[in-house]
Amino acid sequence: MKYLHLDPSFAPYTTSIDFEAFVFNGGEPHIKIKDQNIGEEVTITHRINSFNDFGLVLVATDALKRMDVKIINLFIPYFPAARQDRVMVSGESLSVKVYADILNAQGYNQITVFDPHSEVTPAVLNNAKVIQNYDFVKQCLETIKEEVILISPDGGALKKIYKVSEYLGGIEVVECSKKRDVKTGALSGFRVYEEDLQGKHCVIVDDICDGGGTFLGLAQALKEKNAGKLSLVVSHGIFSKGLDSLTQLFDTVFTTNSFRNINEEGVVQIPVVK
Ligand SMILES: O=P(O)(O)OC[C@H]1O[C@H](OP(=O)(O)OP(=O)(O)O)[C@H](O)[C@@H]1O
Repeated sequence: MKYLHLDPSFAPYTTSIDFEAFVFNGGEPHIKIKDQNIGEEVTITHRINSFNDFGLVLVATDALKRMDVKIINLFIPYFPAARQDRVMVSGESLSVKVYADILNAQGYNQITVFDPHSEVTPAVLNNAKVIQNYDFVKQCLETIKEEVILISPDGGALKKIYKVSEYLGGIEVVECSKKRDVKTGALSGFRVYEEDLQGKHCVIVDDICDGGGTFLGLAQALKEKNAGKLSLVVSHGIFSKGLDSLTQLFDTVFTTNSFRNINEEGVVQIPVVK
């Protein structure tokens, strides 16, 4: 099987089929696959940071079909809009299903995603294969090399944290919660459901760090409960407000390369595929 790595700085599997990709002046992504005789099965990989990245996946899929590729797999570790998995207020879209419906229409043999926000993504996506965050968290803890407790930041994370703990041999879990105003997105009311953390090294585990407000707010609440060192383990590092505030508060910030490459002090980036 051959691979078509659409992001030149993200090549998780061997070398890529040769291609040229660009955006026309009208804003439309375009691809020209240069290699011929690419066989019957191809896996496309890409990091979806924008609708144009998504568009490039679609035009690449069409190009492969026109080259008689019979089996096409897709590896998009960050599933776009996986967070928009429910309609919070009237007038919003159920965006995760919008993306899934378009991909389902392509007839992929398999679509592999990494640690999607909730079980809604694999539920709406045909032929979905989910890579859980278990091994990623394990690698982070192997780097920390200290006794730690796992911190579940909110309701969404709580559904997964006990499975992570079980995979790691039953590491203690502390549950936390936050309030997010569904109209404005503002965060408040961070709560830690443990009275005294006894100076233990607290490792927050979550799927996405976007602006980081969840983790900055929670770090404060954990310190008030006598937390020791703090580390942050997030599968998808968007870090839309930069990393300075996070790296000041956290001993180490761990993430994968599912969304973008990061080269900053205090951040350890572990490849999403070894
Ligand atoms: O870096 P931030 O800007 O704070 O965003 C990251 C947070 O947002 C998402 O959860 P969300 O708030 O949507 O809640 P949920 O997990 O309960 O769905 C995600 O799971 C993180 O917890």
